[in-house]
Amino acid sequence: MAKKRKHETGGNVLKIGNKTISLEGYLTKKPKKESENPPPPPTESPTPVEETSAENQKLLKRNDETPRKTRKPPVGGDPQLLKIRQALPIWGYQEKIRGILEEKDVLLLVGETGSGKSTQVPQFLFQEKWCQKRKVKVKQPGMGKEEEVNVGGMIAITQPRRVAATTLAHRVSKEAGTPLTGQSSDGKSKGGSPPKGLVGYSVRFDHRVPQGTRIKFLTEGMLLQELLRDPHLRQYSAIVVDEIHERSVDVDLLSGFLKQIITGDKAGRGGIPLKVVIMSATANIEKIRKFFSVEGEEQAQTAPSGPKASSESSVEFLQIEGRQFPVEISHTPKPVPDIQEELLKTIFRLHTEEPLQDKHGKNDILAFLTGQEEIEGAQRLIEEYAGTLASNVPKIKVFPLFGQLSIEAQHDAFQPAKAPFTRKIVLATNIAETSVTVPGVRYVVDCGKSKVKQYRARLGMESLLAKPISKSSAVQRAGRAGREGPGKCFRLYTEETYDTLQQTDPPEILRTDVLGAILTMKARGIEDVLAFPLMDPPEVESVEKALIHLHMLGALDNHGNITETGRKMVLFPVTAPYARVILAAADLRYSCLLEAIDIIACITAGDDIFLQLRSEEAREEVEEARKELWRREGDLLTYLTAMQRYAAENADRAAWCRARKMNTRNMRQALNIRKQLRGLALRHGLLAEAPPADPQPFAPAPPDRAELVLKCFLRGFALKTAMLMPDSSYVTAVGKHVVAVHPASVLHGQKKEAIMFLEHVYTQKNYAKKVSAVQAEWVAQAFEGGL
Ligand SMILES: Nc1ncnc2c1ncn2[C@@H]1O[C@H](COP(=O)(O)OP(=O)(O)OP(=O)(O)O)[C@@H](O)[C@H]1O
Repeated sequence: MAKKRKHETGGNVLKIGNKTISLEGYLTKKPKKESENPPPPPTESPTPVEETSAENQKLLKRNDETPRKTRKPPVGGDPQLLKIRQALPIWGYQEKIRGILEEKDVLLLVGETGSGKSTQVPQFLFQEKWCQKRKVKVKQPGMGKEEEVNVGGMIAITQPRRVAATTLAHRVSKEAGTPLTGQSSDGKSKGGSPPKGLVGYSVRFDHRVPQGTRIKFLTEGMLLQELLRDPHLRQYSAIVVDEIHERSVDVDLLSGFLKQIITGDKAGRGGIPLKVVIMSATANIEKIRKFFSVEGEEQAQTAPSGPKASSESSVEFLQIEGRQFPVEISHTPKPVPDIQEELLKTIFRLHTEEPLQDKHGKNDILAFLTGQEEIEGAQRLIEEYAGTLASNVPKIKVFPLFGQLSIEAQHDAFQPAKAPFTRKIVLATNIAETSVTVPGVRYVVDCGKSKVKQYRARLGMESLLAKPISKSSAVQRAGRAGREGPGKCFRLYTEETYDTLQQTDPPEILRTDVLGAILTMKARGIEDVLAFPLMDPPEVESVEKALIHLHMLGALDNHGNITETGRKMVLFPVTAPYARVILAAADLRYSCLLEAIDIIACITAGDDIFLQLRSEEAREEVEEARKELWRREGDLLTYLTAMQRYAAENADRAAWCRARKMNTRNMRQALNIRKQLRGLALRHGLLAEAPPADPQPFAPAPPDRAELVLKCFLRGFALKTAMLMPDSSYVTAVGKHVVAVHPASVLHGQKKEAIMFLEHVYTQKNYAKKVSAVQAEWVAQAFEGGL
């Protein structure tokens, strides 16, 4: 243990800006010491969501009786990493996992965070006999004719988030010793020669799938997209659904489709079964097992005298015991009045007292905060204070990590701090809560809250409020420490508070707009969406609202069947209203597809492309440069101008962004999305020919063209409009709620007859974001479908 360093600037107080924080009496209770020898005792119940029930015990016992066959494990790849892999708790279970899947189609695998599920399971399986590509004959739908098709050969591992899918793919390709090259997001292969590799990934607007890929990490949404093209998932032998406890809408839908495939007649796969592995550290085992069980089995299994049924279960359950490194967990002795203050105290105490590294490697810090605003606020304070530290105290490099950041910026947090004598501090939302290993991190600080989206169908409104996390989240957050060496987790709440937390968060499908989910079902030919198998069906009212909205968008006909427009909408990896705008823009009435794509690319690139200006000085500095982008019509036309001017820039685009305080990475990402959306539009016949390559001279959109663009957006967003009232407030056209124009909008503080807003969020106030000025008459026409 290195010598404890004393904090040298100001004894037991922190001075940050005009804030003075006392370190006195901080964390009086010393956490218990735990053995550091693996396998250590679990610091949390391995399945905190549910105690291992009698039923699971039965299943566990049955696993022990599964006949074991001795096979040579497929090893290879990076020899250094092989040693680390061999020390993972899951390594000793590989024969059992292979044995189970040789006989069964569905495996529910539960193991502690960091036990090796995500990285090892696909590597255990890809060489199995059942995992090889086979040629089979299948009947063409609606015709008697048979055709020969390939089935299987690949394993898909789904992740709830892009950052997890891409970082896991990088890690596994490194372990396997095959570089992750291949088709990059710009569609080109790196290095000229056709790349070969074992591992690939596919996330929205970024794909890297080398030739010969057998293991593919992808987001749940991407696999849903693939299901539309290939309803039998023929290219896969197995689907591994990772982190199912997150229960996103996409994973619930995916589970429904997988259930249909595994319980169906398999004719579409030439009789070859699809293996499904469901994984998590904190899943509700009973619920998932029941859901994936074949019909009727559920009752048989719970019947008092059902030994036969139990041995015939179609879903196997396996629990991986132990974790590689222990994680010490400590709670605050009493409730903390100011979370931010406590967070800063904890971070600086760790930074000034704990060594920069030890024999296991770096000792970096990962802190969980509620959202972007809190992260940016904390980053400013930490950097400000870090600048005042004495020269013998290590430097600090802060990395923010939240969903709205560009992928590139997110990946920075996974790199070591470049400067010497520097500690990395990652400030993250729950984007880093599951699945990921942030290299170097040994300490986790958990504020105990996260921002949760809540959709209220009756109001048609979404709110984003900070709420206490669930026990499952707390366990997952702690699990981000102790991945490369023993770790520590500091919960900024008491043990009593932890005990009162809910076991799990309610599934997203019960608290979010189901518009996209219903469209996906309809596009996959599900006529009766209410009968679709879902672990937790949403309220009928939400489904009805979504059906009506889809009808309004022209995606469904009067009978509720998907229309040609609806079919085309799902081809674009954007939400249904944006997809509708793209289709409308291609219509001869509007003919503004390139403009619509430019705007949508800016909006979907991540965080706002315009950096927030915090001081009057900063505002004055960029005012002139930004002025040339501002459009009186509002934010959408401003985005359009920004993209057109950026693309026209011939010299130094990064300098162009800096001069306007714009987010360089997001602009680069926007350009990439624009290219992909243009490519899709070309492929699906919405564009007759490829647009001329950049840079093109900039020409501002004249007012009549701007009007067309806005009318075109109204085709997707008529529901998100509000009228100016005599008292100068805006009231929504549907629902009659008062909304305020967000301060970040070009139209903030202005009075327009009517506004259209693409986003609507309730934080301290009911805010309209991405706002444009429209005419009340256009809104009325949009509702009547007569625009
Ligand atoms: N990017 C990485 N860099 C360094 N080590 C890594 C990386 N990814 C994984 N590891 C190592 O592999 C171990 C197993 O990771 P893996 O993601 O397979 O575990 P898991 O059981 O899926 O965990 P979780 O349930 O938390 O997702 C980690 O604890 C860590 O030691």
